[in-house]
Amino acid sequence: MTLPRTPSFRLDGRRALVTGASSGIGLAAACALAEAGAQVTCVARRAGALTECVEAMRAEGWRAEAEPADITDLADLAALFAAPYDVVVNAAGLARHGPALDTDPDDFDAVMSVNLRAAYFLSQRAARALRAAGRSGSIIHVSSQMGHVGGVDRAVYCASKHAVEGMVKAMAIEWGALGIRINSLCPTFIRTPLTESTFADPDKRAWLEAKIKLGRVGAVEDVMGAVVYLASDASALVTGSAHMVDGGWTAG
Ligand SMILES: NC(=O)C1=CN([C@@H]2O[C@H](COP(=O)(O)OP(=O)(O)OC[C@H]3O[C@@H](n4cnc5c(N)ncnc54)[C@H](OP(=O)(O)O)[C@@H]3O)[C@@H](O)[C@H]2O)C=CC1
Ligand SMILES: O=C(CO)[C@@H](O)[C@H](O)[C@@H](O)C(=O)O
Repeated sequence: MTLPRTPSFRLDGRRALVTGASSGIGLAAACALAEAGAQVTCVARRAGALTECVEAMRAEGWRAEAEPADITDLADLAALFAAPYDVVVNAAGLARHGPALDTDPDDFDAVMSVNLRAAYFLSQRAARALRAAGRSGSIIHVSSQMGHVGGVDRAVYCASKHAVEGMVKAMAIEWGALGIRINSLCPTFIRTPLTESTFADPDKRAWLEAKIKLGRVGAVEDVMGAVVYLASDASALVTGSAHMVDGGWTAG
């Protein structure tokens, strides 16, 4: 009798690219992939911060390199995807919060430019490079639970993340035949520089702690297992899906 074996969660021999790798969730994603055996290209705009992260990763014995780039710049995207990546994690993102009645168009454009437009064309360039090489691959967008529910003072951010969710589904349908998987990962509130001001406000802190059914806010380590799963053969039949790492927030 031949028993089934769990497909491998290892990523040895795979090339991965992670955006937003100089901070928070992107850095954790880069570490998770490197720890699982991938060679990781780390992308963010600030070269100094990025280099510091890559040096710390190398000190662990992991394979990583820094590639400073602005993902809103199509020329930078073309250079990044001159060669294909087996795994792409897009964790670059930003937020501008405030009442929808007062949203400044410049804030709207800034958020959409990184969270949606760059995510769209990064996916396109990643998939084109894979198709040209005749290779399969896995693209993972760090979206948010706010891609599934609304949040007070977060209309622009929620709009950008809901759009990412739609984009992932549509691209998954088109690219399945190419063997290119694309999924989203949707965290709840995780302690990073992005959420510092939210956590510092006692009212907001009480609001989000009440909404997270598991009773605590997230740490970057909470997303690392899901990143490795979505990147690896363990999720070979998974595409067009949203993976909630939200402590039960969106369950009701
Ligand atoms: N923290 C949280 O609670 C949650 C976060 N998310 C999402 O996760 C993602 C990461 O968030 P988090 O780690 O908290 O945020 P951080 O602010 O800690 O990190 C953001 C990263 O994105 C990079 N970045 C921003 N703009 C660009 C750009 N134009 N080109 C390249 N890199 C860029 C930044 O580096 P640099 O400035 O050097 O470019 C930095 O590395 C975001 O998409 C966010 O919406 C989702 C749910 C929860
Ligand atoms: O997506 C998030 C939580 O689900 C976070 O990024 C927050 O929206 C963050 O931008 C904040 O509100 O502080």
